[in-house]
Amino acid sequence: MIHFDRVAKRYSNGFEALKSVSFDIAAGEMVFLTGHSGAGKSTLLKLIMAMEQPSRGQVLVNGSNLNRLADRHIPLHRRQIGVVFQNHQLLFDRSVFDNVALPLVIAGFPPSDVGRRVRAALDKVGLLHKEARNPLELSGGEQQRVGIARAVVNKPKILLADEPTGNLDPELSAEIMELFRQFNEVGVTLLIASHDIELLRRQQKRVLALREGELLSDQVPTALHSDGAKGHRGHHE
Ligand SMILES: Nc1ncnc2c1ncn2[C@@H]1O[C@H](COP(=O)(O)OP(=O)(O)OP(=O)(O)O)[C@@H](O)[C@H]1O
Repeated sequence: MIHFDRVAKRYSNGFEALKSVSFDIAAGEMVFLTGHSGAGKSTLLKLIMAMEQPSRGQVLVNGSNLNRLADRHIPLHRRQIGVVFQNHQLLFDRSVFDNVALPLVIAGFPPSDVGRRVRAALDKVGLLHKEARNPLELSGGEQQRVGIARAVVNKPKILLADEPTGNLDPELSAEIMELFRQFNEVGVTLLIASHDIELLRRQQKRVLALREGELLSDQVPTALHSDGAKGHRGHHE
């Protein structure tokens, strides 16, 4: 579903944020992306969303080579990807319902469909009863769940998350992870960037570890434990 073949990304200032990164994520996998601040996690996610172009190598998403993606096809490409941000980027001038509806309104869904899909998404994250509220009236964990409902409202095949639990305490972080697992169980492919090593260990899922733009390891956390967690132990943010 997501294929990176020797992908490098050099920004216009000459900085090489990714250096020959290769990996494959199959449809229906749930994978974590970790690494210290500046390791290239956000850059990698931006390449998948076609917000940045690789300077070398190829990125394929759901069979299409993003190097060959015409500009006019970018919106269609992005529609198959839901994105969850650390600071959730909700709009505080409108209700929870309207925040979640936004991607559907932009995509031109008929109003009857919008209502049905928004309520289905809010129901999945347990916030149906708060659809009329302003996001400002919700707790941090609830706001993040609204962000997740917005990311999944048009039923994307792929869900990307950039430090989705960065501002949450461990209990709320676990709840968010449980939600991600539920989406994964119904077939959504997930790639979640997080530098919270403890959280990743508990999930027991595949972890891609970046260091200074290179893919340092690709394994599940138990293996990280037993082989001395190459590049992870003693590695502080
Ligand atoms: N548009 C840009 N122009 C130049 N350099 C950039 C740009 N975006 C990111 N970088 C640099 O590329 C490196 C990787 O950044 P990136 O945001 O991908 O890292 P990250 O692993 O997501 O870190 P963090 O967890 O702090 O967000 C950093 O050194 C950053 O300063």
